[in-house]
Amino acid sequence: MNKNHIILASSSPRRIDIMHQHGIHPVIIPANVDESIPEGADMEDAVMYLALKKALFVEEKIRTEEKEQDKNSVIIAADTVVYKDRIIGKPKDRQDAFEILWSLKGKMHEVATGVCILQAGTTIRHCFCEITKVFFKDFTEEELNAYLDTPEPYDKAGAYAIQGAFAQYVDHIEGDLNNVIGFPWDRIQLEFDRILG
Ligand SMILES: Cc1cn([C@H]2C[C@H](O)[C@@H](COP(=O)(O)OP(=O)(O)OP(=O)(O)O)O2)c(=O)[nH]c1=O
Repeated sequence: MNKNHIILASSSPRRIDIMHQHGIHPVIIPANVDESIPEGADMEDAVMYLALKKALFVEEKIRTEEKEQDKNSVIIAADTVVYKDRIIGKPKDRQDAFEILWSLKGKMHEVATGVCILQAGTTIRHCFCEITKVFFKDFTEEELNAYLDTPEPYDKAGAYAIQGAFAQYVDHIEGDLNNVIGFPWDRIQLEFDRILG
């Protein structure tokens, strides 16, 4: 992976951390876009659409700012949702978080992350979606309420953090753990090398 001139179109501390863990220190430009999901979109289309939207927002930003060093940058953006009978994003409030987690307890759900990699100023644009299955243990209402008293669930898709205190209620997963945290690194590295050489 050519580590030069990478822009991460994200304000997610998890995505930034995963890049740092792999020795990459991208320029961070958050993409402030409307993250509502188009009517009728399925899970894969929804996350790839939002990842592309974030990447295009940042491409347009650097184009208008005309910073020479950013002109041919590679931009990476991602979007993560949970899926169980419907697409589930971040909780609106505590009640919503309660209802989401209560509906997932003791069962399997999917976590999908869409990633978009594009090279600014070129036609190179590539989007893909990675899916991980997550199996929750059972938990009581009391345990759930104690979790909802912490700040952890409120900025996460599905209202939980597998990398945080909620790990105790995860039985096992099938697939990539980093994908659940919002950035499927192994696949990103593979696609990055394939597209950009
Ligand atoms: C399911 C799950 C999600 N998440 C996080 C990953 C994502 O950051 C977040 C889903 O929201 P996203 O909209 O994908 O990302 P974001 O708003 O945090 O950041 P940005 O749009 O600027 O890139 O949920 C966890 O950290 N752990 C988990 O176990």
